[in-house]
Order: sequence, then C-alpha cells, then structure tokens
Amino acid sequence: MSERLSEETRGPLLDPLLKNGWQMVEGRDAIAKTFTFETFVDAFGWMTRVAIWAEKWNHHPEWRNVYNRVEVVLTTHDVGGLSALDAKLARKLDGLV
Ligand SMILES: C[C@H](O)[C@H](O)[C@H]1CNC2=NC(N)=NC(=O)C2=N1
Repeated sequence: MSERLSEETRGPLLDPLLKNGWQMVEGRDAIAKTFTFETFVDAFGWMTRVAIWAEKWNHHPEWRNVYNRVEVVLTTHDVGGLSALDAKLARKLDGLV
C-alpha cells in the first residue's frame, strides 16, 4: 500500500477522484480538493471525523481550514508521491461529507 503509484497503475485509482472534484497539484505528485460546509463548526466536525480515520490508517492529510472551507492535499511523504493510501483516504473524505 505504501509504494508510489506508477504511471501504469494510477489511472483506475485516480480517475474516479479526478471526476469527483479532486485535482492534481501543480509541481507535486499530490491531489487536492476544497470542501465547503454550511458553518465553521460543520467544517471542524468533519475534520474531527477525518482525523479519526487518518489516525486509524496512519495516513494524514495536509489541510488548511478557513471558516467553512477545508483545503485538503493528499500525498504520501514516505514515498515522495501518491500511493494507494492517498486514493483510499480521498474516497473516505468524499464519503464523510
Ligand atoms: C511515522 C509515521 O508512521 C509516518 O510519518 C506516517 C504518518 N502519516 C503519514 N501521512 C502521509 N500523508 N504520508 C506519510 O508518509 C505518512 N507517514
């Protein structure tokens, strides 16, 4: 799970995410998405639920919260790029909205 995704294998994992609001990050092997909520408390509550999964899977987002928005970047630091863990966590984030 912690190998960097190859050009050959990344398509099936990333394509569904790129169709669901995720974007490749310019200059990094990473994906990003901004989540917008009704209120700051809704945003923070979502972050709290995400944090539980991130700890469970030992895979953590790079994220920034401003009021009701959470800007998320996913990449796997240990392998210097995207791994299957990033796709897995991205699916979880989308599912927790
Ligand atoms: C020591 C600890 O297990 C590692 O630093 C984990 C923690 N969370 C992580 N999160 C992410 N996004 N990438 C990693 O490589 C990573 N490594």
